[in-house]
Amino acid sequence: MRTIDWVDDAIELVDQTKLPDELVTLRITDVDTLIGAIGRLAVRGAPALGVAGAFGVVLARGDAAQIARLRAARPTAVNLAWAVDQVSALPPEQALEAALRIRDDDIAACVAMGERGAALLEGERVRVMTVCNTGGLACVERGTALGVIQTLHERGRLDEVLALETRPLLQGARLTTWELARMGAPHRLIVDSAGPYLLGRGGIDAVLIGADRIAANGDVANKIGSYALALGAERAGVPFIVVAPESTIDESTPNGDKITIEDRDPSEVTRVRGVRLAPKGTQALNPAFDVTPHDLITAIVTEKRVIKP
Ligand SMILES: CSC[C@H]1O[C@H](OP(=O)(O)O)[C@H](O)[C@@H]1O
Repeated sequence: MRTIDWVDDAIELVDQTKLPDELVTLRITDVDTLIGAIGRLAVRGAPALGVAGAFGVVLARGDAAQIARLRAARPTAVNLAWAVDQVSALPPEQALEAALRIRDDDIAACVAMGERGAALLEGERVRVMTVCNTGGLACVERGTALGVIQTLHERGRLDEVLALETRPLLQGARLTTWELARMGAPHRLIVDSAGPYLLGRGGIDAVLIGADRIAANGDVANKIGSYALALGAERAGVPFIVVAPESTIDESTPNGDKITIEDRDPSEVTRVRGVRLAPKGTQALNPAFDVTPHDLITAIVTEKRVIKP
């Protein structure tokens, strides 16, 4: 299954807001509809945003204003801006070929990251913890951290996955569990705040996470909650491994302090799927990402290398 693709002169993508209850494919033929899909996380995940941005430039047909709006649709994942810049630098007639190459490169990168990440982990069978969703739904196929998990499972080396639910939009509870169930991988869902505690309790061999932007010094922006996991992993002596394609590394951003963190609608915190949890009028703060300093990261696995920050 491909999360996003180019079919008959249009973008087709899985509407992730409908999962896990419905598998719905959206067919998008204009940039504003694509921007809306990105904003409400119908399409999400750094690599998938890159592919969406690349195909979006094809739909823009050289319209600079549309391309600028597309590039700014979500600020933290570098892949969106990177892909838009790559494709929009070419004449419009070359855009589709370049966008298809970005799609194909992501597919190949996820296979390579899966193999490289699985090789890095020691032990016959491993129990891993992960946050948010980093599977094929965050890419085109297979995924980054969850791609490593899929490779481990395919090789009979996966003992269990402990998946954080990932408030407030529940990418873990809705999407990661759905992908793990589809591949038949053993897993249990946990609340976010249980992560650091369970790391300290023992029996977890590694934390595997994705990334939205990796600064030049190795600081990593990823889903909110990643930093807390890194602190817990450091305290517990558990390897903390980031899995991301080379396109997520942003050499132009010197360190994590310079990464723009997306602040999302406070109602995502006070409501779940539109059902109000907190008293009317409750204010909320909703940073969608945090930054893990490079000194808390054991390794960064890309399709080309393993980096020890
Ligand atoms: C394979 S990277 C996926 C990355 O993107 C997620 O954020 P969002 O769901 O808001 O797009 C999360 O940070 C994941 O690690």
